[in-house]
Amino acid sequence: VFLTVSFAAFSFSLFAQTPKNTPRTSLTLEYGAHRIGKRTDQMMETWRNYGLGQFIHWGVYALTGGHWDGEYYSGAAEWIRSWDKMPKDAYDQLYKSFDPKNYEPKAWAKQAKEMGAKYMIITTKHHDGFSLWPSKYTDYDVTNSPYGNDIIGPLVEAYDAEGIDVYLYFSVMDWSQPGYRVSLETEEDRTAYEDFKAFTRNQLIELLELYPSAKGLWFDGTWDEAWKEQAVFADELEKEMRAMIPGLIIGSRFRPDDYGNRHFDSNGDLMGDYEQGWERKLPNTYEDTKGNDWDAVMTVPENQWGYHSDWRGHVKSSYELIEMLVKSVSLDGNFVLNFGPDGQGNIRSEEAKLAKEIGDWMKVNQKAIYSCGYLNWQKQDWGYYTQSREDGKIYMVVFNQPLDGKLRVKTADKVILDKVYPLENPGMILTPELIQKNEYFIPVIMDQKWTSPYVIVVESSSTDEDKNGGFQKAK
Ligand SMILES: C[C@@H]1O/C(=N\OC(=O)Nc2ccccc2)[C@@H](O)[C@H](O)[C@@H]1O
Repeated sequence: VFLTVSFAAFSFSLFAQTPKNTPRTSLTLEYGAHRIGKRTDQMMETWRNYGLGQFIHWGVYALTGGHWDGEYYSGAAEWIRSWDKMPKDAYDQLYKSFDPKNYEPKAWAKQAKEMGAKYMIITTKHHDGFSLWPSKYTDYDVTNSPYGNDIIGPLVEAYDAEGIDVYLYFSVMDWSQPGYRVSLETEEDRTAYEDFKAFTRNQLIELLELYPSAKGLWFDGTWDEAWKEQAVFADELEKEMRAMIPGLIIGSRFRPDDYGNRHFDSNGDLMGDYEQGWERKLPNTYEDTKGNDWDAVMTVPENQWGYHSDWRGHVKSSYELIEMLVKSVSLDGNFVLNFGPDGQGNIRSEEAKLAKEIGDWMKVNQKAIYSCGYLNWQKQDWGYYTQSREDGKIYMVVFNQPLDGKLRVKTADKVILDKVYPLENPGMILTPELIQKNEYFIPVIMDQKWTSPYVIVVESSSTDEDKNGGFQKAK
């Protein structure tokens, strides 16, 4: 008996699964997430309701156009300095040719307005360290280029004037700085890195002092081991910056926690105000978002942020980008489309065309985007649902019209459809055909051959199922 029992106990212990929903091991973290759940203040509500943003990657790398000495660089153009065929001293002299005669911040801002962007993220300094603003802390900045003037200031003013909120991209990784380190192996490393940390703080405080209308910072270049050891410094710096601009929005890519984890701390809780991990990719389900706020930043080609004169491989169409935008909003995220102006300050024609096409679609359908988010109805093949956070209206954004002309809709429980109509033609009332409880067919809008996604509005209300199984409107 003893052997049997002990064998049974032994085998059970081998195969026992931890029971479901056991609480995560909660480590005591000093520098992990400082907040569980979404921020609910007004500035974050405004951020959550943007829907569409514009990323701008601009710097001296744009002068190379992804080529050097007649050779094509297949990497991301803003990384060309890291290319073995790019002589580092040659790259580091490029700023002496930076004189963008065609830089017109007001035109950029107008174009972004036409596209329907509600916020814009500008690279104040990318990994190469060239600062596009007059910085007291480095000579490697725009004032020492032939252009000589501040790039960032006029851009902030132009976008503010168009009512587009400005966010400042800042790369912690800075190849130009003597104190920058990938990792801290020696005492010399550590001493040098202390100078680098002070420099980094100085530039960030300087940016917020110079451009106080900025609504947030979009950090990058924080993956190095050296930075991952700076939980204390990063936390103090983040607190200092947040104190300078109340409500400042900072994502998950800035701080490392006590164990060097970014984006999610060692307990799995989100660091910062929103998740910044969706870079050139989107979540597929609401579960993928973990119920957090998030943004997805997207390139037009597969992977070019800075200007590359020769885009190769797949270049996304406005149709694809509109679908990514709608999918992002349908999953409670913002979609940020990247622009890479060339070395003279021109917005390239492909991007101008996309801005126009997306803008034309937004002019007709923006109600399904702005201040909209996730709806817990079953996802259907014809497209995406969004729901207005303001008036609860539901939008069916149709990308794949069924051949039988019927859009299947399966609502959540205890919902009735009061009124269904095309966003573009509220007078055309569509009559749902009841399939079964909570399930309907909505007739598609067949009166024209659709070449771009269209939107159907659903006004619904919740009901309490009455005794005899019928439905009556809730009081
Ligand atoms: C927006 C992009 O951000 C970057 N890098 O992003 C990431 O490293 N993204 C990342 C890395 C690991 C996991 C998830 C996202 C930069 O190197 C690039 O030049 C561009 O500025």
